[in-house]
Amino acid sequence: MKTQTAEIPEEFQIDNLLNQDTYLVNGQLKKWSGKTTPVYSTIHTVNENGEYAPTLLGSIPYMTEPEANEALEAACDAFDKGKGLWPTMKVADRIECMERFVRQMEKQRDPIVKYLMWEIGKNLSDSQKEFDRTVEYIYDTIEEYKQLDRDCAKFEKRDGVYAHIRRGPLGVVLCLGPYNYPLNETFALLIPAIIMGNTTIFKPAKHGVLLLSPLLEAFKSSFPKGVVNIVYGRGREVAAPIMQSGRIDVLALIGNSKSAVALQDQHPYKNRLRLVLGLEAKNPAIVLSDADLDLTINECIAGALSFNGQRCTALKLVYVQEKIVDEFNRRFAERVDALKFGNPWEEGVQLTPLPEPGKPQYIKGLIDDALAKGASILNEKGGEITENYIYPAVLYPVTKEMRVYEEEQFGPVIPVIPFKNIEEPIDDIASSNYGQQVSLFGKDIRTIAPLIDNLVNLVCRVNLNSSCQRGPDVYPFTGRKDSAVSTLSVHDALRSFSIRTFVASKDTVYNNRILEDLLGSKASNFVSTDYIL
Ligand SMILES: O=C[C@H](O)COP(=O)(O)O
Repeated sequence: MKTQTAEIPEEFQIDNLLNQDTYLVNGQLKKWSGKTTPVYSTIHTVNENGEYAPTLLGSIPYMTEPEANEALEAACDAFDKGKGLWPTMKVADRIECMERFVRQMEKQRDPIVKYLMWEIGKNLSDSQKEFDRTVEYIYDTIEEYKQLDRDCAKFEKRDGVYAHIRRGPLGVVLCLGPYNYPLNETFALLIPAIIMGNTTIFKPAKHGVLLLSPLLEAFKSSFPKGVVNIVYGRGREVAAPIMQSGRIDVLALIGNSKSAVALQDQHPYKNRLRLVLGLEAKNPAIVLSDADLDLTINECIAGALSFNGQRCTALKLVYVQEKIVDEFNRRFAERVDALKFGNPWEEGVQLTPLPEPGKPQYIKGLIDDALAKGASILNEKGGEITENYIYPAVLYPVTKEMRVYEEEQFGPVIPVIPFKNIEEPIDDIASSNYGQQVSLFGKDIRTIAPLIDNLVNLVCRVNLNSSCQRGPDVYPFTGRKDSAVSTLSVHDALRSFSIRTFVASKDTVYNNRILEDLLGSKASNFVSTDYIL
């Protein structure tokens, strides 16, 4: 097996087609005999006609409404109006199920890392990081959940009323993950939803779907039936009927707002729907004239171009103070041209093929629009296009009339905007539709400190002399305006997927006995005083 440029090393070859011929519903791996959808890699290899073409990796079931309804029924039955086995299970037992799952998952590192590379073109070290980070996320979630449980054996009393606080599940969760982190971000939704006692229907992203196949058995054998149900297919054929049923309590999605709005609109009782959404962002870097340019350029390269800029946290606008903009541009453009493009498993590769067909042409459209409106491409290789890639272009000067100023490019193009006064980028951030993060580069505390005070009121994370990012996963991950609803992190996600309820009781002998008994037996959801009154 070889690509246009080289033989593929043995350990990274895909030997056989991975046809996902079973699907997980109601605790069973059911045989799929219907229509299937082929799954292609963006990486081109020689096909049977001797031509280089996207590599066929395997297939997934082409599901439609009947299978969507089957999964929905299974999830609703498992929740069983709050009295199902899973939502009422003891904390220690839920933890045991999750530990069983993660231990099995750890054994699947090699095939999952390999499929991350083939399916979405993520380079080897980032694919390994995605896997390891996910495993760590699950262990951290288990610890956080134990901590909530440890806080439980307490009562709070006010005005003669005891409050016996619980954190309970919300019900049935529809969970949709993104293609750029098909494992880590999907699990950042799924794992907290499950451990809090919800039941789930999960639809993997279109790219990054086969890599979940090695985990189906682990899901099946770790959780009671109906807790995890997996559907494949197009949103309008599987997710829409699920939403239209009105039986979904939580929509958990990391992706674009168009899909999020369309799905919410399908739900007949929107007010009942809890949302956990990670959406678009247009995170800017602000480079002040006293910034350390070596450090700033390193961070801006990583921030704008890790995984080819296909990250919601990527730097998507770079504001540079006029005094230093020429020097910044020259050095930045040189560095971008020095980045290595290649297949994900090749040593030192930073830029890799893009998984979305049509993405290079979309990025080219943004570049052409900017050029027509007065910008130039600063780097020599910028905008060079092949079937599955477009070399990153540094565009300057970018203005508000250009599409690349407004649209979330989610790919390799970096718009640079000069500014004189700091009010200019601040005004832009304040009037943007997004509000996830900002990177601020500079040294003078007299300028920086008031800017931070301002920026924390416009976005949710200010990165001081460093690029924007989500991790470490124990930190809150959220956004203002159209960037997010609810917060994800090891700590916050457990709250996002649960609700505080409580038993209130007055001080009588029999009430106290009942409460003592509830606490002693720890019968169901734990009692926690963490958010008391
Ligand atoms: O696509 C958005 C991701 O949450 C980015 O995560 P990251 O900053 O860890 O790459």
